[in-house]
Amino acid sequence: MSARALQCEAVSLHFGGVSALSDVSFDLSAQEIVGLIGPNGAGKSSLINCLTGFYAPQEGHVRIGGRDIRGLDPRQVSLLGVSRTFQQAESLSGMGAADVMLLGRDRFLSSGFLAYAVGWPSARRRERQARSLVLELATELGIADVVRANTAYENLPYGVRKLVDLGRALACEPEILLMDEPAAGLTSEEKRVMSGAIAAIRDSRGIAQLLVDHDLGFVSALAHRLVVLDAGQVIATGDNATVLADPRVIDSYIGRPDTEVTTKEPL
Ligand SMILES: Nc1ncnc2c1ncn2[C@@H]1O[C@H](COP(=O)(O)OP(=O)(O)OP(=O)(O)O)[C@@H](O)[C@H]1O
Repeated sequence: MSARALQCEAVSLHFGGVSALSDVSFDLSAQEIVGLIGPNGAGKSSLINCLTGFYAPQEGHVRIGGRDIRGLDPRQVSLLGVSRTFQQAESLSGMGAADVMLLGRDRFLSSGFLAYAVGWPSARRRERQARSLVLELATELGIADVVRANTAYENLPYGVRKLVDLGRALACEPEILLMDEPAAGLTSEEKRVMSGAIAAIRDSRGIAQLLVDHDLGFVSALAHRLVVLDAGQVIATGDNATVLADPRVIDSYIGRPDTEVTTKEPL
C-alpha cells in the first residue's frame, strides 16, 4: 500500500435534487488517523458510503492504494483492504460475540462445498487460524471474556457491542479502517474505553483510520488532523487546534444542541 492509502478527489454525490457531497477532496496516509466531523446531514455517512463502494459518486474519484474504485462493488473494495464499522451496533440476533467477529474473516474462509469436500483439512486449518486471530484481537480490545464465551451479541451492553463491531472490522486485517460514529450512544465510561481501544489500534497496527463522530473532544483526542464537512462541502481541513478555532467551523456548530463542542488535549 502506498503512503497515501486513500485519496478522495473532487467527489460529488447527488440524490435527485439533493446534493449530499460537493467537490470533496482529502487523503489519508498509512498509520494516520484523520477525524471527519460535521453537523447532522453534513454528508459524513454518504462519504463513507462512497469510500466503500456502497454509493457511486456522479463526479470525482476515490483511490485505494492508488487504484480507482469506480465500478467496484463493496466486496471488491473490501478486498483492497478497506473495512468499516457502522453507526448503529447492528442487530445480529442469534449470533455470539465470536461469531460476529468471525464475520470479518468471511472472505478468508469462503470455501465452497467442493473445497470443503476435497480440501477440508486446509479449510479447518484456516478456521482455527481465524479463531486464534479473533481471540488475539479480542484480548487487545479488552473483550476476550465475551468472545471466549461466545456470549449472545444481543445480550451485551451497547459499549461492548460497539467493541465487537470494531473487532469484526479489524478481523479482516484492513489497511484502511473507516469508523462511523464509534462513540455514538456510549456512556462517558464506554467512550473512554472505546477511545483507549482506538488509540491501541493506532499504536499497534499501521492502519490508516478515518474517524467520524459528533463528539469533537473524542475525535480531536485521537486524530492527527481534521476534515470538516458542512452541507456536503469541506469547510476546513488541517491540524486540530487550527481547525477547531476556525470561525466557519465554530459557526457550523453553534446552535446545534446535538453536538458536543468540548475538546480535550490529544492522548
Ligand atoms: N439514500 C439517500 N437518499 C436521499 N438523500 C440522502 C440519502 N442519504 C443521504 N441523503 C441526504 O444527503 C445529505 C447528507 O446525509 P448524510 O447522512 O450523509 O449526513 P451525515 O453527516 O452522515 O448526517 P448524520 O450525522 O445525521 O448521520 C442529507 O441531506 C441527507 O438527507
